[in-house]
Amino acid sequence: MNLLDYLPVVPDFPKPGIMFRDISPLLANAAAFKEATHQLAQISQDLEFTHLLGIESRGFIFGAALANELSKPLILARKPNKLPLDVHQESYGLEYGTDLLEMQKTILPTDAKVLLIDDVLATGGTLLASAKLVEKSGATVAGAITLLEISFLAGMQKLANQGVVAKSVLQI
Ligand SMILES: O=P(O)(O)OC[C@H]1O[C@H](OP(=O)(O)OP(=O)(O)O)[C@H](O)[C@@H]1O
Ligand SMILES: Nc1ncnc2[nH]cnc12
Repeated sequence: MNLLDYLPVVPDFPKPGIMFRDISPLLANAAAFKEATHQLAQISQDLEFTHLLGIESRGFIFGAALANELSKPLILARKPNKLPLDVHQESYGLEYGTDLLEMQKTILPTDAKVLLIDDVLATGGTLLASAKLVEKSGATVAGAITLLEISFLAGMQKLANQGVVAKSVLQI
C-alpha cells in the first residue's frame, strides 16, 4: 500500500499557491490509517521517549492512535484558550500563516522525554514551537515524528539546527 495515494494534493488551499495534502482520505480508509499508525510506531522505535505530545488538531489524531498502540501517555499542545489551568505559550509561523500553541504548565514531569507528533512537517514552525513548550516546562524533547515531510520547505533542517531530531514516514 502506498500511503501517498491516500494523501491527495488540493491546490490553492487554504491560500493561493499552497499545495495542500489532505489527510481525510487516509483517515476514511481503515487499512490506510492502521498502516500509517503502524509506520509511525516503526520510526519511533529507535527514539527513547516516555510521553507523546500531540499537536492540535491533526497531530491529535495520529498522537492518540500511537499513544494507544504503544501504551504511552499523551500530552496536548493546543491552539489558544482551549486548555484550562496555567499554560506555557509559544507563537509561531507555519506554511500559510501564524498561530499560537499552549501546553499546561504542570502536565509534564520534569524528567519526561517527549516525542512530538504531527501529521505534516512543512516549514517546521509548528514542531519548533511545540519543542519550546516542552523545554519551558523543564522536560526534554526526545524528537519529532510526522507522517509526511514536505522537503522543499526544509523544516527538517530547521529543527536539526535547534537540536530536534525529526523523522517522517513519507517524504515528498
Ligand atoms: O511545518 P509547519 O509549516 O509549521 O506546518 C505544519 C502544520 O500545519 C498543519 O497544521 P494547521 O495549523 O493547519 O492546523 P490543523 O492541524 O488544525 O489543521 C499541520 O497539521 C501541522 O501542524
Ligand atoms: N501543504 C500542506 N498540506 C497539509 N498540511 C500542511 N501544513 C502545512 N503545510 C501543509
